[in-house]
Formats: sequence, structure tokens, C-alpha cells
Amino acid sequence: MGNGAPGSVSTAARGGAALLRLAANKALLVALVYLLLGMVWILWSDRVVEALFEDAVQLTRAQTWKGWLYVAATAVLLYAVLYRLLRDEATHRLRQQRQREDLDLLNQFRESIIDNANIWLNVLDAQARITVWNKAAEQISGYRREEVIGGDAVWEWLYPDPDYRADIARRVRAILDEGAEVEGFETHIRCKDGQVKTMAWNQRRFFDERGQVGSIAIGQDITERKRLQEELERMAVHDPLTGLYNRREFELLAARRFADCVEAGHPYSLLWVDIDEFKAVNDRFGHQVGDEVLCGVAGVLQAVVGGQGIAARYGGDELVVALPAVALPEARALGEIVRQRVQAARLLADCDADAALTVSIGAAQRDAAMHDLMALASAADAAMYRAKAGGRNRVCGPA
Ligand SMILES: Nc1nc2c(ncn2[C@@H]2O[C@H](COP(=O)(O)OP(=O)(O)OP(=O)(O)O)[C@@H](O)[C@H]2O)c(=O)[nH]1
Repeated sequence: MGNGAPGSVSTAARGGAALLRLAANKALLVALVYLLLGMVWILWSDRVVEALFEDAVQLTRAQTWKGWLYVAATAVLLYAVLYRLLRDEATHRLRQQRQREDLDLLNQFRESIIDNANIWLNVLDAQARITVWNKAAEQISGYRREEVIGGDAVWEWLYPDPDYRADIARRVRAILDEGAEVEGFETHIRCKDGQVKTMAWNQRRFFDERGQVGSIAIGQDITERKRLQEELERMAVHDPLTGLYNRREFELLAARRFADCVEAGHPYSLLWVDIDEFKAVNDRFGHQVGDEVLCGVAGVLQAVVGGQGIAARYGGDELVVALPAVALPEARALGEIVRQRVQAARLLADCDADAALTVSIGAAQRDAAMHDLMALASAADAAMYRAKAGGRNRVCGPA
């Protein structure tokens, strides 16, 4: 896999032909120089020998010596030329062999990096078929390379939903056809064992040494990171014990709905729920039981009003429910249902069959004098204290 541009094939072929032409021209030049030197030698040496020797026997001997001299000189010349050519050729071959060895080493190194990288790495050809599938891809997906290499069936396995798969296929085509790049793109894959994992992808196009288009994808399994992130987000807005919204989130959400209701002229009510004699529960049965009771009351509250309002743990044993667009009579009725259900739940039955656990509830509705959520909350809190003062286990409204 490389980054060569398309057309590199014809460039290489043109380069090879030019080199061959250069070699042929050089050889022709050497042959012509040899021919010329030979002709000059024969013409010149014949004249010199004929001028020097008149005797036929001496002339023949001189011609023979001249022949030997020519053969010796051309042999030396031939040796020098061939030695240079063959030495250059040998050096060239040696260099090529070293380059091939270096390239092999580099390829082995690259393959080992691809294979042992801690991240999913796969390569696709122009038809989106898998050509490289590293160990991390095998480990994360559960699919072995023998199952996926050369085909595109893996997309159906990883993305069984046809619409989702079509969307991803469109993105891959955009990468292959238009050179689009993705960075940090998240998908949910279904692994061989049925697990669903969240992956973050970086993917881009490349051209191999033959100019063929492909795409390389690097994937990171972010399932655990996502889960932790969601858990942190959940913890930031929820009370860890009861699972209801925490006070901060309640004030944020309820205030937002309060402003909406003021603007729309809708009613807005609030229930303030406090467990009766909760300190005695802790003292008699222990903090652990107290925690379970708190959770039990929160469960009742969520079941009765969760769909209509915003239920939260305000602090200690105090729970609140904001009821946007709900008028006081309905709010009181809901409070009454909560009270009865808490009592009926017999949350202390396991500790003491006779011990009853009850709640006191204050209900209030926004009036023209209440400009913010806190004013309404104070009114509901005051109503809850009236319920306590009235003997507990009851729902009280405004005085
Ligand atoms: N188990 C448990 N107890 C808690 C928690 N938070 C606060 N409490 C206890 O809740 C009790 C609240 O008592 P109060 O509301 O003051 O009084 P009470 O006993 O409920 O009496 P009334 O409200 O007058 O009926 C205290 O004893 C706190 O220690 C908690 O998260 N778990």
C-alpha cells in the first residue's frame, strides 16, 4: 500500500524505454569508435610498413607483427571497456539487491506494525472488499481474517440493519470515489458474539503502486469510554442513592419549565415530600435500612408522578416533584396517591411488622406573586410543615 498517484505505471514504462535507448546508443558509439580506429590503424600502419620495408619477406613479417600489435591493443581496450561496463552492472545489481532486501525488511516491519497495532486497521479495495484485516480487527469484531479477506460480506455481519449499512456504504463510496475523509466518525458494530460495540473511525483514500484506489480505515473501540462518559453524565445529574434527579439538575430543569409555564399562562404545582420520623428509622434499624426506605419512597414517587413531572431528591429525606401544567387539585390528588402507596408499600415490614412508614406531603401552586421556582418551593415546603404539624402522614395545601 503506497501513496503513488494514478498514471505512475506509464511513467515507469517510459523511464525504462529511455534507459534501454541510452544503452543501445552507447553500445553503437563504442562500436563506431572501434570501427573508425581500426580503419585508421589499418590504413596508416600499412603505409608506414610499406614505406619502411621493401623486402617482401620483411614486409610480411612486419605485417604479422602489426597484426599482433593490433590484436594486443584491442584486447587491452576491450578489457578496459568490458571491465568498466561489467563493474558498473555488478555495482548496480548489488545496489538493487540491497534495496530489495531493505524493502523486504521494511514490508515485514510494516506488516508487523499493522498486525500488532493496538487499533483496528483494515484496508479496502476499490469495490470495498477487505484486503487487510489486522489482529486488533479480529479481536474486536471476533471475525477471523480468513472469513473476511477478499469479500464484502463482513459489512452485513457488522451492520445487520440495512438502512444503517446503506448509510455507511455511502460514506465509504464517498471516500473511495471522491477522496472524502472521515475523522472520529462513530458507528455501532455487531460483533460475532452478538455484542454491540461503539467504534470511532478515521478513514481515507490511497492509491497503490499500480495506481489502484483503496481505502485505509483505523478504528478504535470506544465502548468502554462511552459507557464511562454516559455514567459520568448520569452521575452529574442524578442522585446516586435513589436514582432521582439531584437538586442542582432539578433546579435547572424545573426552573426552565417554570419560565415556560409563566409565559404560556399555565398552572405549575410542586409537591414537597418528607419521610416521617426518618431519624427514628435510622436509629432503630440502621442506616442501611434507612437507605432502602429512601429508595422505596423514591420508587413510589417516580412511579406515580415521574411521567408527569420532574422528581428529585432535594436533600436528606426530602423529595420534591415539579408538576408543570398541573393545577393544585390534581397535584394534591397525586400527592394523596403517593402518600397511600408509600403506606401500603409497608417499607419496614421486614424489620418490624408493626412499624409503619409514612410521608408528609406539602402541595402548592404558582400564583401571581411567585416570580420564580424558589418562591413556589418555599410555599410547598411550608405546606409540608403544616402536614407534619397536623399529625404527619397527610397531604396539605396552602394555608
Ligand atoms: N439512611 C439515610 N439517612 C439519611 C440520609 N440523609 C439524611 N438522613 C437522615 O434523615 C434524617 C432526617 O431527619 P429529620 O427530617 O430531621 O427528622 P425526621 O426524623 O424525619 O422527623 P420528621 O421530619 O419531623 O418526621 C436524619 O437522621 C438524617 O441523618 C441518607 O442518605 N440515608
